[in-house]
Amino acid sequence: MIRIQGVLVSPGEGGVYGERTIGDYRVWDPYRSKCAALLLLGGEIDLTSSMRVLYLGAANGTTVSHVADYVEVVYAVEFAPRPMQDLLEVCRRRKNIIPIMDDAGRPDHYACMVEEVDLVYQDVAQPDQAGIALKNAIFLRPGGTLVLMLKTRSVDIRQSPQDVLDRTVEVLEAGGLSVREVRWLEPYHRDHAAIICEALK
Ligand SMILES: C[S@@+](CC[C@H](N)C(=O)[O-])C[C@H]1O[C@@H](n2cnc3c(N)ncnc32)[C@H](O)[C@@H]1O
Repeated sequence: MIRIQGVLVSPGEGGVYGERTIGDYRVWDPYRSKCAALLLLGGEIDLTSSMRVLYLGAANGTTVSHVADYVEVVYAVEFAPRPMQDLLEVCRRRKNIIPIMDDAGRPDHYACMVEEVDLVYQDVAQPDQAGIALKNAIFLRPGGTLVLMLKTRSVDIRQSPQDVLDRTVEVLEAGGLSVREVRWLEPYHRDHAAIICEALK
């Protein structure tokens, strides 16, 4: 990943959310993007030019746009109409983003549109985040990576964030994923953790 003057950037043209630019690079804001936070905190995920990514919870395309600056193609799933309108604007300038308006909990709806991918990235703030991730793991190539951005408060506000994280890791492993790394995203995102998993080879 590229850093300039100590900040994370992506090599794309055209601002998307009022971000700063340095030359031809867009500054990738860790307070706006959990993916940037994970990378700045030392999380080990690849984003390279030959990669295909399935992105669940695309919202208005803030993080999707940066990911698309690095990879070959991003299948971007979002079910809410308003952010999807903004995402479509982002897609006009970035032809390697395929927008899919659907429920990430129903991968059977978009299976016909999505190829095998190297990375599933999920940021959906739903009670059943682990279940949604496992359903979408069917798109992963053998040995591919799944990153679940866990919003613990969306799962259960009464349990401690650590208990929610531990339980989520258990569910993912019982579902056949191997959890490689877990990282809290403070100070950028409170009570959020990134869970990085690998599919079986
Ligand atoms: C926290 S926001 C995502 C922010 C975005 N990942 C970014 O960094 O730019 C969560 C998004 O997930 C979407 N979402 C939640 N549940 C979903 C589901 N089941 N299927 C598709 N999108 C979903 C919401 O509409 C919202 O736009």
